[in-house]
Amino acid sequence: MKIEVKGLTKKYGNKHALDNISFNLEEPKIYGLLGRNGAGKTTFMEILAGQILPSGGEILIDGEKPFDNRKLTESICLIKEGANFKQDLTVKNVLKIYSYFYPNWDKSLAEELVNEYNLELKAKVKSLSKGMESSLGIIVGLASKAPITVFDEPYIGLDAAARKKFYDILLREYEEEPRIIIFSTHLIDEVSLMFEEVLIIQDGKLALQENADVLRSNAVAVSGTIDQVEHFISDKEVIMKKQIAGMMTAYVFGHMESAIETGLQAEGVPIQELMIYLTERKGA
Ligand SMILES: Nc1ncnc2c1ncn2[C@@H]1O[C@H](COP(=O)(O)OP(=O)(O)OP(=O)(O)O)[C@@H](O)[C@H]1O
Repeated sequence: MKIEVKGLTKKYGNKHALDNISFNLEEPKIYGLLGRNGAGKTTFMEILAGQILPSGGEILIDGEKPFDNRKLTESICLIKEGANFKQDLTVKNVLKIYSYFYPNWDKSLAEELVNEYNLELKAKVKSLSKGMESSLGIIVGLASKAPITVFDEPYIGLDAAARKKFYDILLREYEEEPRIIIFSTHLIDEVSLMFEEVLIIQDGKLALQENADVLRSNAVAVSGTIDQVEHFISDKEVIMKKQIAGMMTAYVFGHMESAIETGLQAEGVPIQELMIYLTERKGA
């Protein structure tokens, strides 16, 4: 499916939650949607999922607007941070309702995940712990097999092992059946390696849209004596630098080859460092 975002604007009173943003998502990929608190990510995802209307501009999905468009919304699954399900429903009923709604629903995957996350089918949503409720969201998101699946911080209360399970199954399912997956998170260090393309929203505007490999190859971690490194980085944008025992390591925008030519030790910058820097820099 193709997502076209054209001059999208959402105002709450005088505040622009989204301010005239435009971009396209055309390929099945795992997209990382990043940005500081209040940047406008959730607002974008809610408009995409047809849950709210923009104040201006539009999102077109295969040429159609998602709001009030049942045919389209059954191709989109948005799992939010919480409050995804009615509190009085049982786990079994939640799964049943979504299985009717999503035409590609994968019943056996839902069953596998219910076992993996030890969910009791008869339990009511209101009796679940925060982490269990998040796992139910993850199950619905994955089993929906919606061509556009959107996760907005879907794992509140989930421990590290349960999150890892989610990432592993998400990747496995994505490899079997590529689709557009949009993932918004503040736990960048945990998931950045999954991202194929990164979008950064800042103050309602699109600050960056870039292939994750290109981002990676445009930054280099250099190490050497303080003088050597300071000299190398003097004309570059520095992401981070640290000194230990007369040696310095710096992360900068630049290419590996030029660092190696100057005799410095050079390697890739961990992508999470890069993204944390980019989201913070744009917010500065
Ligand atoms: N229903 C609403 N009424 C008023 N203002 C709102 C509403 N929803 C969002 N906003 C405002 O719009 C801006 C963008 O909010 P949004 O929730 O989209 O940000 P976000 O990037 O998802 O943030 P976070 O990472 O903290 O979840 C914020 O300033 C927020 O206060």
